[in-house]
Amino acid sequence: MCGKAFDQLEEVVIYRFIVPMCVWRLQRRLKIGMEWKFIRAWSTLDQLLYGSINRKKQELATKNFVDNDVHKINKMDLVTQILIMEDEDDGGDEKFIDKTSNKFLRDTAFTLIAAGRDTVAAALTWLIWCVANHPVVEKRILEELKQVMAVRPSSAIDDGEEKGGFFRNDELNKLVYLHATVCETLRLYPPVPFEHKCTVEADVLPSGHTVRKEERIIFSIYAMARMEEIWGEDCLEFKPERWISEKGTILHVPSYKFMTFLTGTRTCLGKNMSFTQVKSLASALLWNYKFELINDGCSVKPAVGMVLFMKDGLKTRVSKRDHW
Ligand code: HEM
Repeated sequence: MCGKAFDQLEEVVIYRFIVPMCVWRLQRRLKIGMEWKFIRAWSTLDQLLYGSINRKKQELATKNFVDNDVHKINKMDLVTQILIMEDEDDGGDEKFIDKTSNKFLRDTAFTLIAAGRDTVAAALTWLIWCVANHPVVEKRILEELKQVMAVRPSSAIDDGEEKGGFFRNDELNKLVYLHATVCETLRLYPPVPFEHKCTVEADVLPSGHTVRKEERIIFSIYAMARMEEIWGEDCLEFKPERWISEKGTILHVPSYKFMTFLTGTRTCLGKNMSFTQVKSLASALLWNYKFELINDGCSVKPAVGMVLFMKDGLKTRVSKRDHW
């Protein structure tokens, strides 16, 4: 129900890009059409988010937070972390749980779910597809993972870490080729395929185009990844190597060129978190399973939307790897 409500919100945001502002504003006022859908979706999400926040506040009100609990903050859920931070800002007032407004918590939770839910899922889906389509890339990733596994301390193996096939943060940092593969996937298949900005004043863009005050500019990050003048003649090729320097380290590419997370003051706040999530899941999935694409005659195409999903999903045959 919650997932459907998020999908509906995304649908309405696309609709607002297409129809004139006066039309959707009127629909909102009259509570009709797509705008009625928007109101209902918000009400579903509000029930879920406010319900969770109230339950968490009640639970925390019965606990007595002492200084030693703060060091456990990494293991806490989002609402608790925000409440603790608010408390610290206030010099440790015991009434912190009541004071943090539910609306603030609702908005924060919504932003993080909306920004991080589908984007990471879409990135991972395209990555699995790209790797399955490029056996040489898959082989190099597996070799890199094998090297990391080979130097894992035996204590970690005894603890059962190896059996789960998950890679720790320090191990993920060593995976240069996987990092490059993630960058290349995010370049060619940016989970947020287009963006819009609005001018504050009339101006002339570096391209020479003039823009009026309060003019809306929509630009395609997906198309920019396929422009020779930005990425060179091989811009259409899937080449993780373009991200690796001669010394074998990750090349720094400025964010105004690699625009997947945008650039400037409104850069994605979850950029690092996204890399960690995608690398952590991709390494565990590729290490443990083989993904073979099912050729059912349907070619994989991007769907039109706020988030770049595959039009008909990704069909794969998954088998457990047993050779490691
Ligand atoms: C591969 C995954 C992701 C991609 C490609 C991505 C991309 C973007 C882009 C393009 C924007 C700019 C939106 C705009 O200004 O119109 C943005 C903003 C944002 N993202 Fe991400 N994002 C990803 C994952 C995440 C995750 C996991 C989180 C946190 C849980 C997150 C949190 C945010 C937030 C809070 C903003 C708003 C920043 C602001 O307006 O100042 N993102 N993201």
